[in-house]
Amino acid sequence: MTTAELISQINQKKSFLCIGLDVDLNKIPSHLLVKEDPIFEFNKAIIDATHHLCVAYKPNTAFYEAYGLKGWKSLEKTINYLNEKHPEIYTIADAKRGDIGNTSTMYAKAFLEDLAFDSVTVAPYMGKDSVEPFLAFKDKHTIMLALTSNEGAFDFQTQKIDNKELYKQVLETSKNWNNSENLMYVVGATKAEYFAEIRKIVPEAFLLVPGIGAQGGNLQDVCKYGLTENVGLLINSSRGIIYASKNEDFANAAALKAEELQQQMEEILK
Ligand SMILES: O=c1ccn([C@@H]2O[C@H](COP(=O)(O)O)[C@@H](O)[C@H]2O)c(=O)[nH]1
Repeated sequence: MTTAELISQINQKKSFLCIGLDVDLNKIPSHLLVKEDPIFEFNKAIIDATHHLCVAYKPNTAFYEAYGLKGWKSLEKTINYLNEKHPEIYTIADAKRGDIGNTSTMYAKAFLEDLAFDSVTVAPYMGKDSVEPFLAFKDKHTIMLALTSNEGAFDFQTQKIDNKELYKQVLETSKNWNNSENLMYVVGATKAEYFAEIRKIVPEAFLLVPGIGAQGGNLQDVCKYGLTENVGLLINSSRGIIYASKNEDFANAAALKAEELQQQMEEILK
């Protein structure tokens, strides 16, 4: 999907919500556990109930890889369902990959070609030649970790090298890479006070913002400096939406939580 198509969907739905599909079999309603593929059944019900309220879904691949081949199959069924039933919806494989060039190409093929996600998350630690293979894919995005939502972000990302914070160097340097127009960045909602600085470096780029809800981030605080003319934000919530209820009404409960956020976004966009 192109960035223009994503922006058009955001404007139509008055939403920049991304729902995280982080499925944990210990947390889903028990009546689903007797099904052949409980993870897919859970995702399908969530997608059917929420697709009109969000513009993107983000399965974190760890939650599928943890269940081995069966989990990978559930991930494949989920992305196929999204691509067939809701091709307008943006999809993110939250896999946080990156390796030497030829290996990165294989990771990119796995997520962007074989599974046909619109984007994949990558770690910047191995540098330009580990990220450019992802950027080479036309009409696909590479979402690079910049300033993450966790406490450990302060271990390295905010540390200064040559008098400049590492996350700023990541943002600045990557702007000069080949096909950098295909880059987006991860910035945690728990780091709202950094958005003004970040927007000085990447004024237009889309930011994927996890950390709303379960991690305590606040939508209004993020939007204050994060929002651009083209919105420029994808706000993710996973547990706060998909585990709103453990009962048979779980999909409706998730839709209510998603609607709460969509309504706040509609208000912000006015
Ligand atoms: O900095 C980061 C990068 C990625 N994540 C991922 O986003 C979701 C957040 O889930 P919640 O349940 O809404 O807290 C999850 O998949 C993380 O691995 C992040 O939280 N922070």
